[in-house]
Amino acid sequence: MSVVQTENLNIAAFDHMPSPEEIKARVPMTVPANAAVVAGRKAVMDILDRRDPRVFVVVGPCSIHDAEAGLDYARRLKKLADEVSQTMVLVMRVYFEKPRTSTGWKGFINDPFMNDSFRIDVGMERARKFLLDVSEIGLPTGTEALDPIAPQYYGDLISWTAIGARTSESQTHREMSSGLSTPVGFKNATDGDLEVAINAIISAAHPHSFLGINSHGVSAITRTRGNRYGHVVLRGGGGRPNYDTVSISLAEQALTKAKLPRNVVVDCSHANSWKKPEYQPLVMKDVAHQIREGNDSVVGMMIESNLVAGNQPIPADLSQLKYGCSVTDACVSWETTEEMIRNTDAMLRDVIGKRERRA
Ligand SMILES: O=C[C@H](O)[C@H](O)COP(=O)(O)O
Ligand SMILES: C=C(OP(=O)(O)O)C(=O)O
Repeated sequence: MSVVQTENLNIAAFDHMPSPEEIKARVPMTVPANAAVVAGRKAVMDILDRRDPRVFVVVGPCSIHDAEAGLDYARRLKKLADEVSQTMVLVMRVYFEKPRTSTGWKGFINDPFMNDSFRIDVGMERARKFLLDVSEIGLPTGTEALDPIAPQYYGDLISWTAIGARTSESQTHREMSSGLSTPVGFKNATDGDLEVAINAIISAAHPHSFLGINSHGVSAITRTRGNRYGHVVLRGGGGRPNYDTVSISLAEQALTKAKLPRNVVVDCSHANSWKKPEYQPLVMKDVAHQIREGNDSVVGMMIESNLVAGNQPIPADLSQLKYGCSVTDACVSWETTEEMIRNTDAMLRDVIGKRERRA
C-alpha cells in the first residue's frame, strides 16, 4: 500500500513572496517619514495617557485602490491637519486589507490590479511605498491589521492600528496586537457586542508566544511584550448605533469594571451611520457635543471619507473608474470632510483649551 497524499489537497500553488527585509530594501524608511510616524504614535499615546488634551481622528478612504488619488487626498488632509492641530490630531486612514462579510475585493495588497491576479508581492511593495509617501507628506497613518504576517512588511510606517469587528474575538489578532508597536483600537463585534473588544484589550496587554515570521520571512516563535495601548472602538452593530450617551456610558462602565483606562473611540461610519455616509456628520457632531458637555472618555473618532462622495462597483474596464471614489464602503466627500473637521474644531476649542489650562 502506498501513502496517499493528505496535505495541500486544496492548495493550487505556493508562489514566491519576497521577505519583509527584501520589500523594505526596495522601499526603505526615510528620516522625514520616520519622524512623522514617531510623532504620530507619540501624539496618540499621549492622548490615550491623558498627557495631550486633544482627540485623534482617523480619517480617510474606506480603502486605498489608486495611489495617485490617495496622495491627492493626503496632501489636502495635511493642510487640514495643520489648521486644526490645536484640537485634533488627524491620522490618515490608509486601509489596504478589507475583511469581507462574504466575498469581494480584499484590498490593495491582496489584489493591487483589481483583476483577480492577486499579486500580493506587488501589492505589498506598493502599499509600503504609499505609506512611505503619506508619511513623507507629514501625516501619521492608521490601518486595519487583518493578515497576521503583513505588519512585518509595513508596521514601521503605521501610527495607529485597528482590529476590525470581524476579528476582535480572534486569538490570532489579539496575539498579533500584543506585539504591535502602535496603539490598537479593537472594534465591538458586528452584532454590537462590546465584551469581545474588552477581552481583546486584556488579552493584547499580556505577553504571548505564537507562530509568526521574522524579517527574513522565516517561521519564528514570536514572543511579544504585550501592548498597553489597547482601547475600544464603538462602531455600532446588531441593528443599532452605539455612539449615544447611554452606549458610551455603558462602555465606560465596562472598561472600569475590567480595570482598563476609560478610552473610547467612536467610528462615525459603519453601523453608527447605518452605512449611509450622509449620517457621518451627524454622528461626529453628536459626539463632539458630548465632549463639550464634559465627556472625557472619548479620545478619538473615525470617518470614512474620500475625494468624491459615495462608492462605485469595480468595473471590468478599470479605465471607467471614477477618480477619488471608494470601491468599498460609501464615503463622505472631501468638502463634507473639511466641514466636519472644521465644525468639530470649532466645537472643541473651548473644552480642549480648558483641559490644557488645567494640566
Ligand atoms: O469597511 C469596510 C466594510 O464594511 C467591510 O470590509 C465589510 O464589507 P462587506 O460587507 O461589503 O463585505
Ligand atoms: C471593516 C471595517 O470596519 P468594521 O470592522 O467596523 O466593519 C473598516 O473600517 O474598514
